[in-house]
Amino acid sequence: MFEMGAETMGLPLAEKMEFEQGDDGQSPGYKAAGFTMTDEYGSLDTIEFLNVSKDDALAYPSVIHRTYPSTVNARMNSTIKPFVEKSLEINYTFLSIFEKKLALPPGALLGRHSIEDISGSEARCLRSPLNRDPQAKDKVALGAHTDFGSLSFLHNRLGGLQVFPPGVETWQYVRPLPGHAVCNIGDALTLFSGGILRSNLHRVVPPPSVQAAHERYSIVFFTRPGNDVLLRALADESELIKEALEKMVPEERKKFEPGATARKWFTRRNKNERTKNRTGPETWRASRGMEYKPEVI
Ligand SMILES: O=C(O)CCC(=O)C(=O)O
Ligand SMILES: [Fe+2]
Repeated sequence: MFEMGAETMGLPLAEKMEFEQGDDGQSPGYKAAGFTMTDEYGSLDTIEFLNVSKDDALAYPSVIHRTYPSTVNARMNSTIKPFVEKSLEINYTFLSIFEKKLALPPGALLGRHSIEDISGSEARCLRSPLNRDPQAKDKVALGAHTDFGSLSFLHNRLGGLQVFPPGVETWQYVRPLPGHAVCNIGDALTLFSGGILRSNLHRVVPPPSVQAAHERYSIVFFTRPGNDVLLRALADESELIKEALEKMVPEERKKFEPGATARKWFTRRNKNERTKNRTGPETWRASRGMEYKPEVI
């Protein structure tokens, strides 16, 4: 996957731009550096990435959402499809454990992430450019966000990922460990679990210290619910989730009934992060998820 990423990012920009995501909130495809905002002031990101939809990878050579660069097609069957299948298998294991821990009936989460359902699930390769400008070391490369879906499975080799866990006052680096992956909970699982599972705020900054001399690549798989799945707390399927909601003040509880399908939630977030769609601070605010903390950004 890292080889595929390096080859794809190494293509001329004009060629990558033929596969650009577009400004209407669609996720599959290429996102050039600067095409999303990192804060409400409209600061630009410095990361480029390519998303390959799980539906396109599994159906290849049939096209479900869109087509991809030749470097992706060349590895679709040998590398990307097995990566998607393995990532799904691992994330399904997590989901079945969460079903038990949340006192949900078997299938309550798994059934909402069926492999057959058309969804926003996708593999992503990201590249941060090498930047020797000393000013660049403080520049946010990918703005603070919570992931949109249920589970993200992230492979990093250099530092730069930072998290803002509850109970701390500053961003914390996540040190990459050989043979390990980072697993993030996203908004959909926060919603399904009535807030028992929390989607963590994270961002990417340039690699720290001597690591800044290297180009940073990362690979992620995002497991997201089927497009038509309604995002809501599953209080009618679990006493535990029902109790969690009952403890909330009405304003907080309302956040767990956003009245959006998975597709609507992701489209809103993607679309309002795009630089071209900015009308003012309200655009970026409209892109926010379940852990929106304006004071830390
Ligand atoms: O590159 C990373 O370490 C994190 C990327 C990320 O958070 C994302 O793509 O959602
Ligand atoms: Fe993320």
